[in-house]
Amino acid sequence: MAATPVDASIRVPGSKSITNRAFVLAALSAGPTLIREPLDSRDARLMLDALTAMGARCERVAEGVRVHPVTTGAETAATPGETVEVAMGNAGTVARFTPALAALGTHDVRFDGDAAIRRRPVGPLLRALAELGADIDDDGRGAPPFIVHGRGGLPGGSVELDSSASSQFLSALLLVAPATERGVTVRLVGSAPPSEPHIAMTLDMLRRFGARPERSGTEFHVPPAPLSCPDYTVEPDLSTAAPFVLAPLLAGGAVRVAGWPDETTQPGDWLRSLVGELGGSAVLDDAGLTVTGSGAVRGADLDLHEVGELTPAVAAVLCFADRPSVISGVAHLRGHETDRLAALATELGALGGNVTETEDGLRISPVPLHSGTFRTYEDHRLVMTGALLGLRVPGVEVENPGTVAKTFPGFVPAWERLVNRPRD
Ligand SMILES: O=C(O)C1=C[C@@H](OP(=O)(O)O)[C@@H](O)[C@H](O)C1
Ligand SMILES: C=C(OP(=O)(O)O)C(=O)O
Repeated sequence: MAATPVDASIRVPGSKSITNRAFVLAALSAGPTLIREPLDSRDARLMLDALTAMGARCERVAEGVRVHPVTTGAETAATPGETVEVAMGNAGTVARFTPALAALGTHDVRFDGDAAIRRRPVGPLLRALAELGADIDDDGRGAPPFIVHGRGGLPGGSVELDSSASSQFLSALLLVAPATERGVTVRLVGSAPPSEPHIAMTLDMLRRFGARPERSGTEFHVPPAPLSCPDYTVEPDLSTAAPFVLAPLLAGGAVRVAGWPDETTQPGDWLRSLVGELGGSAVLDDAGLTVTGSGAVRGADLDLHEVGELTPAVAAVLCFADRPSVISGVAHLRGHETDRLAALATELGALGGNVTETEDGLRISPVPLHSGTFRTYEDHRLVMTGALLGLRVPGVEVENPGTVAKTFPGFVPAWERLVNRPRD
C-alpha cells in the first residue's frame, strides 16, 4: 500500500544514556550539578529514585534537575541498620551503574526490579565489583535480586572483565572509578563489547566531570579524582529519534528533528549515514536533521554491533526493502529488555513477514505484510517498531503502547501528529 507522505518537525526528549550517566556522575561529585534538559521517563525516574535511596538529593527545578551528591546528602532514605531497596525496573543503566555506588555507602542495599531484569546479564559486573572490593551477596546466581553491603568505600585496583554481553558492565566500572581509593584498571577479555559509542560516551562524560580516563585498546585506566560539573546540558535522544528519522523511508516525505548535535557520542548519529544507504537523504544544518525519503527502501547487509539499540527500528524498515537484508553482530540483543531477536522474528512473522533468526542477528526477506496484533513484550523499542510498520500496513494494532514510557512517555501523541498531519 502506498503510505501518506509524512511532513513533520519533531523534538525528542533528552538522551536516556546521557541523562542517567549525568545523574550518576552528579551523585559522585563534590558539589551540586544542574542537569539541563534531562530525560523525564521511567528509566530516568528509576535512576533518580535509586540515587535518592542511596543518599543523594535530587530536586526538580525550572531549568531541569539539580543533584546534590551522596556525600552532602542531608539524609539518606534509611535509618542505620535498615536495608535500602532499589527498584531497577527494566533499566539496564540502573541495574549496571548503581550497584557500585551502594558499595561506597554504609547501608545494605537490595537491588531488584521487573521480572525481565532478573533475566538480563549482570554476573560479570558483580564479579568484577567484588574483585575491586565490593561486598555483594547474590547467592552465586549472578542475577537480581542481590544485596550490596556498603562498606563506606571501594578500594579499586585492577580487574579483568568480559563485557561482551553488555557494554554497560564496562561503563559501570569506569563511572565509579574516580570515587574509588586507588582508581580502576580494566582489561577486557573475551569478545569485544557491543555499543562502542556508549563506551566513548562514558569516557567523554567522565572528562566533562573532571576525571582523567585513559584507554589503550582493550585496557582502561581511571585514577581517583574529585568530580565536578556545576552545569550540564543533555542532548536529545537520537535513538528515540530513530522511528521518526526512518519514517520518510517508508512513507515518503520529510521529517526534521530539532537540536540534532553537530558532534556526539550517541549511536543514533549513525542514522544519518544509514538513511543514505537505504535510499533516502539526511541533511544536518542549523535547523537540525532533515530526512527525506520516497517510500522506496534499498535492502542492505548491516553489522549493528556498535548500535544494537537501533535494531528494532531498522528491522521494521528492512521489511519493505527491494531485496533481502541481513542484520548481524547483535547476539547480545537476546539479553536486552526482552530477547529482541526472538521477539522481532516472531512478531514480524505473525504479520506475514519472512524474518528468521541467525546466530547473531536476523535475515529479513521482504514479503507483503497483513494486519494483526504486534506484541511488544514490555519493550519500548518494539512499540516503535510496530508504529513504523503501521505506516505501510493498515490495521497493525500495537499491544501495550504505554510501555514506551521507559524512554519517551510522549511517543504516542508525537507519532499520531506525524501520521495524521493536517492535509494541505
Ligand atoms: O550505556 C548505555 O547507556 C547503553 C548501552 C547499550 O547497552 P548494551 O551494550 O547492553 O547493548 C545500549 O543498548 C543501551 O540502550 C544503553
Ligand atoms: C537496551 C536498552 O536499554 P537499557 O538501558 O535498559 O539497557 C535500550 O534502550 O534499547
